[in-house]
Amino acid sequence: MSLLQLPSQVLSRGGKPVLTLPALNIDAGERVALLGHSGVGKSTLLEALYRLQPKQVAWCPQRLGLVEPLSVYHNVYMGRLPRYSLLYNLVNLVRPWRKRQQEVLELLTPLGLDDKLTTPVSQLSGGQAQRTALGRALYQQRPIFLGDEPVTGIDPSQSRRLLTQLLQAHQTAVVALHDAELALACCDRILGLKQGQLQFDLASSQVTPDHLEQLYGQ
Ligand SMILES: Nc1ncnc2c1ncn2[C@@H]1O[C@H](COP(=O)(O)OP(=O)(O)OP(=O)(O)O)[C@@H](O)[C@H]1O
Repeated sequence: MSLLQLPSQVLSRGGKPVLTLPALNIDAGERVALLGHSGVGKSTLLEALYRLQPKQVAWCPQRLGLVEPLSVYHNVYMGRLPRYSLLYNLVNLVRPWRKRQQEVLELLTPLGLDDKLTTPVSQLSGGQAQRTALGRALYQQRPIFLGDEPVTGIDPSQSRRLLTQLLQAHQTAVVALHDAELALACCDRILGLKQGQLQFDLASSQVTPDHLEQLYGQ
């Protein structure tokens, strides 16, 4: 079943054409990786997919959008702001609800952030801030995960485990990745972008070293 249907089009950024794409369908249950050089348009494509179904998407952009003076707890809680009333959210800002704090704490434990619940994001390392943003996306409990380099900046020994956890927590996922090996290990479909075009759209099992060399070569 097709979940995200992007018609054939030219995607632009800042008024300039970036990517010329054929029609793209993302089916329910797929784990898709976007690969290609920096600046090729991976974020632009992710944003176009996000606009199709914003309410179904746990969105993890490259610029994390965390509120630095607020705690890790409050930043993760923000994933569910639209679910609760304004009053409930305001009370939570001053005196966090115990039930919500417990939920967030359970979610932070596998992310290695359980001791940072009350720490302001401004006092976190880059990798810890990245994992806070992943926690916020997971807390949304939405069926589609769209992540822009969601594990970049995270210790390589943890990045594969965290990406796997993210993919398992969502029915369908599209992630922009810089690490082709990680993409092939964790995703079942790879979209290779080069010079403003979709160079290939293949099952991971069909991607060869030649495909990757052509994608990343000059
Ligand atoms: N706000 C903007 N205004 C104008 N051009 C932009 C803007 N943001 C990005 N671009 C340009 O659009 C193109 C595609 O950018 P995009 O961020 O989608 O690439 P990307 O593949 O995600 O890059 P990276 O891997 O570095 O994150 C790039 O050439 C970039 O310079």
